[in-house]
Amino acid sequence: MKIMILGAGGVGGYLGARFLRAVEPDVTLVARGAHLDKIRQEGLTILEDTERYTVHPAHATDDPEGLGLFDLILVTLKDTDLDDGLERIRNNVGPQTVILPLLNGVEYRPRILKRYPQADVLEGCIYILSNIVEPGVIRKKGKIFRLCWGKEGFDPADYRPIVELFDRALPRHKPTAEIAYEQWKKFLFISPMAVLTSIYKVPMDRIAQEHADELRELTEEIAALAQAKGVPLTRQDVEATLEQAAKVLPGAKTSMQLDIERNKPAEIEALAGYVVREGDRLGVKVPTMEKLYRALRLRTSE
Ligand SMILES: NC(=O)C1=CN([C@@H]2O[C@H](COP(=O)(O)OP(=O)(O)OC[C@H]3O[C@@H](n4cnc5c(N)ncnc54)[C@H](OP(=O)(O)O)[C@@H]3O)[C@@H](O)[C@H]2O)C=CC1
Ligand SMILES: CC(C)(CO)C(=O)C(=O)O
Repeated sequence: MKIMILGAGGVGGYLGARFLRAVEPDVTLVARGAHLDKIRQEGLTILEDTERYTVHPAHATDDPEGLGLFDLILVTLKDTDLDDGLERIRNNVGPQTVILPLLNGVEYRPRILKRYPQADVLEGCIYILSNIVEPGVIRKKGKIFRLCWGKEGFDPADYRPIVELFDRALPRHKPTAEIAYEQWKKFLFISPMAVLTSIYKVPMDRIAQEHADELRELTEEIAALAQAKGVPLTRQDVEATLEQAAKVLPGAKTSMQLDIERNKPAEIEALAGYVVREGDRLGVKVPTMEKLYRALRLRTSE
């Protein structure tokens, strides 16, 4: 299988390395800048638990144009880079190409299908703590790993080679036709956490301890929005998410918080602005998110 990782950073680089270790040699890593240079010179190094391993992709590039059609493209860019990144793969997408976006946020499938209607575009989400710590080096923290993927009406039997690859290469994954529910469940966790960790500049465990009221308000607002969109998130999902928030790895930060700390473009629109706009469109009140979204916008434009 010919695989491309579009955005071989914390998430994508880790997944690409797992595929390469599972003896899937045809993996192309798309990255840029010093990180790409290092991958080309020395390979991509992963630090995981007490292990350190280095993999060498078939290709490492910032311009996949000449590499032909791919069977599977994992999109692991930040939302802020998505349009530019998608433009770069225009010569790599054919009718047999499966595109799996794993960005935080919801509703990537329609956005990608609009550009590549010929492709088989899925939806996905991932729970992982994994970041570039220096060019060419990714650290995956803790045991957390869960990847859900699929689409409505999806039958995993139609995707045997991908299921087999993921079975071999990943700690765990869930192919599912209930992907909207899984994605919104992840959104229920990450949208409030990303917003609150970025506003209060403390790790996730302290948000659960010190800002429990706002965490609950945001989580309930998002559950109400999901319900208005026909996604069956329940009161139990809200409570389970809040319990999960109370048990996160101490000191762990969200990827949006890290981006803001590093003065990088942050996924504010995908994780907060989206909730405000959809709330407005569907008549769902999201006052806490509105207030914090405004504060985040102000803070990042300073
Ligand atoms: N990190 C985490 O633990 C988790 C992240 N997520 C989500 O996963 C997605 C990816 O996040 P993450 O892995 O942290 O992001 P990273 O920034 O670590 O990785 C993305 C990589 O893609 C590169 N890139 C961006 N645009 C291009 C381009 N046009 N051409 C080539 N390379 C490009 C980036 O380069 P550059 O650095 O120069 O921008 C970066 O190396 C986000 O939606 C995030 O919210 C979800 C779960 C956990
Ligand atoms: C909270 C976490 C680490 C969970 O996967 C995440 O999705 C992020 O920081 O973007």
